[in-house]
Amino acid sequence: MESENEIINDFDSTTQTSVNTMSARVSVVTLNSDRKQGDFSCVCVKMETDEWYTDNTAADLYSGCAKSEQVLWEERQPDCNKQDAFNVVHEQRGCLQMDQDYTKQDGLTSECVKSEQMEYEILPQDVTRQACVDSVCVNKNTISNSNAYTAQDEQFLNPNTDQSYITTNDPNYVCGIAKQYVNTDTDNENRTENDPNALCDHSNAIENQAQLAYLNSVFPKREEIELSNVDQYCTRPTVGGERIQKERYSNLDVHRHSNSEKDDSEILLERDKRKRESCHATLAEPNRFLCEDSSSGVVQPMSPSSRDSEVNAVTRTVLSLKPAKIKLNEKGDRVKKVKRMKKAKTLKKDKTEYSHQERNLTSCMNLEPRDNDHFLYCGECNSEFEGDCPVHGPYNYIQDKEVPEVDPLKADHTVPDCLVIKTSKIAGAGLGVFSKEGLESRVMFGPYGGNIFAENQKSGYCWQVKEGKASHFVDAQNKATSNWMRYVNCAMTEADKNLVAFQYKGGIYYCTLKQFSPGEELLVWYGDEFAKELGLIRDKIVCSYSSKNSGHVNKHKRIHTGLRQYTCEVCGYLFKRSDHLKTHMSIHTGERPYKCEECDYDCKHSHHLKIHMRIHTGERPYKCEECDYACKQSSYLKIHMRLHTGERQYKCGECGYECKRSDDLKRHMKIHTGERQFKCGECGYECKRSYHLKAHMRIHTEERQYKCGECGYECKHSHHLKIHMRIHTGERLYKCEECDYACKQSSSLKLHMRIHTGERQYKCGECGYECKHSGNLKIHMRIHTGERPYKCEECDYACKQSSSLKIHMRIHTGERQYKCGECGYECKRSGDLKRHMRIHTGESPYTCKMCDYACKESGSLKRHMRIHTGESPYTCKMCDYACKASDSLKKHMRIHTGESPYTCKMCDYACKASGSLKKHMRIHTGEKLYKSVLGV
Ligand SMILES: C[S@@+](CC[C@H](N)C(=O)[O-])C[C@H]1O[C@@H](n2cnc3c(N)ncnc32)[C@H](O)[C@@H]1O
Repeated sequence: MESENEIINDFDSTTQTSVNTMSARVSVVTLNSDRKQGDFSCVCVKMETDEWYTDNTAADLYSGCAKSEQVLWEERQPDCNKQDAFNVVHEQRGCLQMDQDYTKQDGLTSECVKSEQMEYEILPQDVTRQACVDSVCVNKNTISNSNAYTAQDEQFLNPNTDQSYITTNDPNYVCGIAKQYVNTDTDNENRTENDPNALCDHSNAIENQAQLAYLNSVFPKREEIELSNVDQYCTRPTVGGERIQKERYSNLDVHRHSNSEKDDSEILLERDKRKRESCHATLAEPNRFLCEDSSSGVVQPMSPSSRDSEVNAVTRTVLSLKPAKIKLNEKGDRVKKVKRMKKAKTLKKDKTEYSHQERNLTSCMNLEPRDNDHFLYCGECNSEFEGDCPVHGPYNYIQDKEVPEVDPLKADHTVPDCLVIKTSKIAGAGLGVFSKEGLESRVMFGPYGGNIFAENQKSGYCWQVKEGKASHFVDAQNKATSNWMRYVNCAMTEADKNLVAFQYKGGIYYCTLKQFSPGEELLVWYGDEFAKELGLIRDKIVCSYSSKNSGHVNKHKRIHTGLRQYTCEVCGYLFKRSDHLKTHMSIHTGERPYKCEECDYDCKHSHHLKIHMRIHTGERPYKCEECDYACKQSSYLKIHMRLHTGERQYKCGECGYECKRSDDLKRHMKIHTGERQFKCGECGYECKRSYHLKAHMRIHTEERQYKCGECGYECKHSHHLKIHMRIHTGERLYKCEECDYACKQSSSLKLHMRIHTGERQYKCGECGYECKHSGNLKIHMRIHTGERPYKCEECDYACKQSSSLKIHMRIHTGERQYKCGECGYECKRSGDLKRHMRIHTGESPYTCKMCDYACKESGSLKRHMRIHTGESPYTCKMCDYACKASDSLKKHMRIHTGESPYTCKMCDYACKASGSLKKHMRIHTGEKLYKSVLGV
């Protein structure tokens, strides 16, 4: 529970700090004669804090303050047109009208806060009121005339940097004077609220008359505003002894009086916006920027009428103010310092907003000082003219697109039809502005829209506007209060800019310096300082590069500047060097300008040719220090070194796969993505690797580029040649761990392994046939289809397998390539020779498990096994005969055909069986095989 002594409220620190830093010095400006200052309720509130406000919050506070002038006018002339009234005030008083929401001021206490207690009473009030209460209106003249500042204030009175606008907290009366400084006082504890001298003490403080003189010289006097007694109304001194910086105006409604020199120097700035249409819709001549006599003040980004209509407009969001956590003792005195505020809450940012915070910018966009802000600058002549450029004539002015009064994306929506906002071609620059269909030279845009601040907002969207020695800042960070010009990026060098920025009558304008082609990005120069921060200009680098050729030096310089001025028109890629762009273009044109004179090789990059040439020269300049490895490219050596280090630096995030080469990982990732990016234009073939497609394309070309130097073997794929070469080298890399089998191809070993596993993965759907090789199943299927694709060109022979045809062909060639080294036996098949060799070795590898039978051929064992099974698979279709061997059936069939293929060469004898002929031959030879036991 809160005690009486503790007022601890949750406080929005953003606003809290603002509130706290708003000095409690209040003054009232007499705006009509029937009121005296004494009647006005001036409020001076002090809230202690140990933290200074942030720039924004100060601005917000101000924006929340001081509608009073308008309110007052309405009070006095309830029927009158508010805007007119406001204008009159402005014109007459030359006051600065701050942005304000008077609806929020309703009910604001008009009483001065005269005690700490009262101060605390105010705290919980409507937060908007709070803001108003805390705002201050101080007349500069008052300061100068009344010595209203203490000595310690001097340091805060630098008009170049610390201008502030102060608005009255009085709900009824407001008069802010431009370019004012407010001091806050740390020593407020000694003052009593009711002590009218308190402020006077405080006011006595400006001792540095030189400073004041300077102030006076910078800021015009406003004699008509009588504020000499202002201090007496300010019952509370200010806080903190710190300066207050406030947003002065929120748009570029810069209106100048030209009838006197004095007026000319005045800038009436309006902070406005509730009824604002669009400042860009208010130009007198929308499509043509008029450049007339400066004295007539023609360039008015906002016409008086529109300005009038804006008087009551509020476009800013007033941040809510909550009371600070303040501890009091029984007497109500503060006993503790307010805790440090939490970090300021900021409005939620548009996620698409380009983040400049990361850059930690400290500079802003900045122009060289101009001679005369009323003169119009011509980018072509680099001179200012009082009117149109006498050489190049008038500018063509293109105004912003009209947008609704309240539009959170006003900046995006104001872009004229001839332009478009999209991603910049400058890497990392975020969005940019591009011409849609081209633009003429001397087209003028502007003014740069945004909120106006006394200080650089360091937002990356801030232009500095200079007025003599003083300046203010137009910040376009907020899209709701800026225009499209916020998206225009900085050129890479000043020479590359195609827009010139210049200041005219307090506004920043951009003007095209050349004709734009469609799709060209608008680029302005932000000034050297900011460009340096963006890394576009670098401090001098000590570099020893030298060359007599200035072109080479210029090329080299880009290494330091990072400048990429060569743009690929096809894809927008930027290059530092024209030759790099040229090389890059071959991607789009498909051109391969670098050709090998030794072979057909061509490529897109000269260095690829250089590497390629090492194939011909045999040069392997990159050598491993650990082993004998040498290679043609440094990258190979790098990869090779991983063999020694064991390093597998590339890891797959999906499955833990690790590899030594990025390419491998890239390839691997396609497993996960399923991507097959390489497609054959001839057939539908798709694959994951370019070289697979390349190899595939040879199907269509029939090209067999790989040739064996030993025999005439040709093939389409290098790895086939590699495998083939093992025939010549006898190399059998792949070895079975179960038996002695070794082979030349990994796939053969894979198949072999099925012998051990027994796996027969290929099955015939027609007959249940199973086999270990897909090729065998394919051949088998021809039994069912009757297909005999291999045909002999010499005779009618056709067969199911290419190997059968090969063997068959030996009938025609008479070739018997397999020869027995023991007996001269020759045959056409390796299998026959193998079988034959068993005669010499006596080997009978096929043994019967039922009896002792052993034989040399598997077929013999198969036949033998039928003795045990009783199986007679060969059956005669003419009679019931059945037998165990195909030969027997063949012989039997001759009974039915009458065929007698065995004929005697000595007589006409012919028979059906070779045995019969053999017997018959003995008649002619006289051979008697069987002798009588009697010896006859
Ligand atoms: C006025 S804004 C320009 C619009 C900005 N590109 C956007 O997307 O909102 C200026 C900011 O854009 C970026 N920028 C502009 N020109 C650039 C350049 N040439 N190189 C890198 N960044 C650049 C910087 O972050 C700079 O602070």
